Amino acid sequence: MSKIGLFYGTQTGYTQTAAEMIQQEFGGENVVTLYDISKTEPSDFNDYDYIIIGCPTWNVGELQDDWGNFFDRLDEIDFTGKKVAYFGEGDQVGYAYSFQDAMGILEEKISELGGETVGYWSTEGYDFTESKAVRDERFVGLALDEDNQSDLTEERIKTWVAQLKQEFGLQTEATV
Ligand SMILES: Cc1cc2nc3c(=O)[nH]c(=O)nc-3n(C[C@H](O)[C@H](O)[C@H](O)COP(=O)(O)O)c2cc1C
Repeated sequence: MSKIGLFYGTQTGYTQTAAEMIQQEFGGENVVTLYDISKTEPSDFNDYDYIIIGCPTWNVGELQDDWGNFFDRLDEIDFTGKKVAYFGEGDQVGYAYSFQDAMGILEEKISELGGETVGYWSTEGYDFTESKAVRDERFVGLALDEDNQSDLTEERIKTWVAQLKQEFGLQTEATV
């Protein structure tokens, strides 16, 4: 059983590609198991104390469809004692007033259900106007933008995963 469960939804594939890169960076499937949220049951979350949530923003400030369908079922999950990190795909130029909103919507909900947020990320290097994913001038998780900054994705993932290894407290384990 891997230590970390990564739950993602995607419409056009970018979030899945990022999920696979994050899995690789952690050391592969022995460390991180990937779950497509369209094929996931709430009970799948019970196996993990370390969780990563991946969701792109769609339709101007909305969750990706499969996350939208799953949203009410989050209430069935007890996130108490779980550390939860978030990443999103978005378009800061085309949707500057709702950049990465989905990440913020999910973080707010899961925090209410007891999850402890880790993996905050600086807004430096982005150019947008409004985002529900910003709290205290930081993103609640890793903001990726394939539409405008795809050249930065690999480096951002490497930096964020190194940060998460520390914040999850897994950096000393041989498997990581
Ligand atoms: C109709 C439409 C609406 C979108 N709305 C937003 C938005 O409100 N905020 C945002 O940051 N990105 C928005 N995006 C950009 C997507 O999030 C981006 O293309 C992302 O890479 C898609 O990820 P996926 O391939 O995993 O589905 C939108 C894209 C489209 C086509």
